[in-house]
Amino acid sequence: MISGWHAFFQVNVFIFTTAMNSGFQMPPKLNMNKSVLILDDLTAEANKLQAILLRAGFHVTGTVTSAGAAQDLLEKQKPELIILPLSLYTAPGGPSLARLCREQAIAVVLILPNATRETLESAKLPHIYGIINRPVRSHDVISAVEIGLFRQQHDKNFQDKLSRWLNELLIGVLDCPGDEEQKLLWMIKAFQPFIQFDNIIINMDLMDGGKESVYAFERLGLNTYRRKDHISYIQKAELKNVDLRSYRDRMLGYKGIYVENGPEFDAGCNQFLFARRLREFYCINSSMTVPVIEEKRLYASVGFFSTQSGPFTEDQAELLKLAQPFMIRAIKWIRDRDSANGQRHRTNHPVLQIPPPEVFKNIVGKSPALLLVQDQIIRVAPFDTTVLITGETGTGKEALVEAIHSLSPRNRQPLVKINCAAIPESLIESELFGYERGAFSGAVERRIGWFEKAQGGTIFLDEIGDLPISLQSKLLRALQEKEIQHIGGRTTIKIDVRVIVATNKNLGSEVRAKRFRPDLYFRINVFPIELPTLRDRKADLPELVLHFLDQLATDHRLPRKTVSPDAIQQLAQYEWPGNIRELRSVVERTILTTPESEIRSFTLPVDNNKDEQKSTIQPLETYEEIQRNHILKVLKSCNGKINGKGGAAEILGLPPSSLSLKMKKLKIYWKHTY
Ligand SMILES: Nc1ncnc2c1ncn2[C@@H]1O[C@H](COP(=O)(O)OP(=O)(O)OP(=O)(O)O)[C@@H](O)[C@H]1O
Repeated sequence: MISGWHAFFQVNVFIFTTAMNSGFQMPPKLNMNKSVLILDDLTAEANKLQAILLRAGFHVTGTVTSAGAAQDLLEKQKPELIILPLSLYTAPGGPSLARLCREQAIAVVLILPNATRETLESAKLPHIYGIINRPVRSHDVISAVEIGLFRQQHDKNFQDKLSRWLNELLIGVLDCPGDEEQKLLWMIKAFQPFIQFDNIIINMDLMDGGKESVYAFERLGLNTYRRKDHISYIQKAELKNVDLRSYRDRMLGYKGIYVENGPEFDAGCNQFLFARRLREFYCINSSMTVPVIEEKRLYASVGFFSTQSGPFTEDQAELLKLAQPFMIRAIKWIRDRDSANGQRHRTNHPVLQIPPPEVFKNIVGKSPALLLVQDQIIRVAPFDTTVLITGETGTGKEALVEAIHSLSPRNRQPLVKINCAAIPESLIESELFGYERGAFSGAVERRIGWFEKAQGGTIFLDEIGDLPISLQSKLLRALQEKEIQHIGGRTTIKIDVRVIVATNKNLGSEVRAKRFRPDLYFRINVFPIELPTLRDRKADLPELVLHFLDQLATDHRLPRKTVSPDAIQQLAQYEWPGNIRELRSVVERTILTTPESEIRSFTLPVDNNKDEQKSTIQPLETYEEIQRNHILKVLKSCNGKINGKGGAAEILGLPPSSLSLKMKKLKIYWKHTY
C-alpha cells in the first residue's frame, strides 16, 4: 500500500567514498577530479590552502585575491567548489559572486576569522556548504571541502529527483477522472509536497480573451481543500476587475516566476489593492506566481499564497520553471471539457496517490506550521537523504521519524532508535558499531552494533547534540563512507542504512562552543525539518486535546470526557514550555482529578504571569517520565549493566526481565529494536 506511493522512484544511493580528518585521511588519488578555486586576499594563507589541497590530491584551478577575479575564473574553469573568507563574501562583489556560484551549482566553503555567533550565522546562508576556522588546519580544510562537495552533489541530485517526481505527478493528472474542479484539485495536490501554500488561485482561459475562469482553493488539512467562491470574495472585498487585472498584468509582464516573500509582498500591498485585500481577508504574507506560457501564448496563471512570510524559495521557483511544460499539458487537458471521462488521455503514468492517513495518525494538527512539516516529510521520505529534525523538547520528533520510515522504500526493514544522551559515553561506540571478541575486557563474544542491526532500514540517532566529540568523527566516517568497523576489528563492513538525527539543542551554538564538529554539522544538515513549538501552533490545541482525551480514556479505561470552550481558551493562554508532552501531562492529570464528565478547567502549573512562564516554569512530568528518567539515571550510573551484581535491576529491586519489559514500555532505547 505504502510502497505503491513511491513505486516510480528509483532512489539512487550515492556511493560517496571519502575520508575526513586525522585518523582517516583520504588517499590522494580519489580527489584527483575534484576542482577547487581559492579566493583569499592573504597570499600566505592562500598558498597554505593550496598546499593542503594539492597534498590531498585535489585539483586547484587557481588562487585569486579579489571577487572580480574569482568571477572571471569561475566562468572559465567551472570548478566544483570555491573557498573564500567571509570578509570577501560580504564585501562589494560578494553577492554577485554568490549568485554566480548558485547559478552554476558551485559549492561555497567559508573561512571564518573566529567562531562567533555572527560569523556562524553567516554559515546559514543558502548554498554555504562548509566552514573553516582560522588558523586553517589541514584536516579541517580537507574535511570541509569533502563535505562541501558531497552536499553540492547531493543537492543537485535531490533537486533533479524532485523535478522528475513533480513532472510525473503533473502528467498523472491526465489520468484523473472527474470534472474541471476535481482535475484541478488533483493538480493542486501534485504541487503540495513541493510548494508551501495555504491558498492557491488558478486563472484559466486567459488567452481566449473571453470569460476567465478563476479557481481559488484554501488548504484546510493535509489533503483537504475548500473551493472559495472567488466572485463573491471579490465583491465582498470591494474589488473591481481592474484591480485584479492590474495586479496580474504586472506579474505576467515579468514572464518568469514571480516570488514575493515578506518585504516584497509588503511593497506589493502598498501598491495594489488586490494584494492588500489578500492580506486583510486571508492574512496572506507571501506569494509565488507562475505564468503558464507556450509559444508566447499565456494559457493560465497559477498563484501560490501563504500566510507565512518567507516560504517560497529559489529552488521551488526553479522546480516550477522546469515543470512548466507539464503544467501546460495538464491545464490544456483540464480546459478540454469535451474529454470529461479521461479516456482519450490515458497515459502510462501512475495516478497521484496520497500518503495513507495512518502514516500521520500520531502527528495531530492542521496548522500551517505543521502542514509544512508534513509536506517536508512526504518530500524527503522516498529518498535516502539524511534528515535533521530540530525542535524544542516535547514537540514530537519521534512521530516524524516513524512517518518518514513508513513512507520510505525501507519500511519493511528495521527502524532502529538510539538515544545518544541515554547511553554512557564509554558504551556508545560499541553500541553503535559493535565489537570483536576480546576487543576489551568484558568483550567475551563478538557483538554487532546498531548500524548493522539497521541494515537495509533506518537508524534514528536521537539527541545527536549529546554525542561525545570523540565519537563524532567516527560517525562522520560511517555516514560518508557507508561502512563501519567493529571495535577490535580489522575489516570494514558495508552498511546500507538511512540516517535520521534529532536534537533539541541549537547545533549552531554547539559548533560555536566547539562541542560539535562543523563538518558533521554540515553533513547531517542536508534536509533540516524544524518542528514548531506548541506556542506557534495554538490553533491545533483543540484537536490535540481531543486526541489525548481519546488516547488517555483508553489507557486508563475511563469514560471519555468532554471539554468546555472556556477550558480550551484557558489552554490557549498558557505558553507551553514543555510543548505537546506537557499538554498530554496536563490533560492526563486533569482527567484523573476531574470527577465530572465535562472538563471546565485544566490544572496548569501557573496561569498568571505569562511573560514569566517561558523562563521559569518547569513543565509537569508525568509519572511515566519520572520512572523513565530514574531508570535512565540508574542505567548510566552502572554503565548500562542490567543483570547481576551492581546491575540496574538489583539497584531498582526488580527482576531483570521486569526491568527489560518496563524499559520497552517506557521506550528506553537501550537494547531494543522497534
Ligand atoms: N502532533 C502530535 N500529535 C499527537 N501527539 C504528539 C504530537 N507531537 C507530540 N506528541 C506526543 O508528545 C509526546 C512527546 O513527543 P516526543 O517524545 O516525540 O518529543 P521530542 O520532541 O522527541 O522531545 P525530546 O526532545 O524531549 O525528546 C509524545 O507522547 C508524543 O506522542
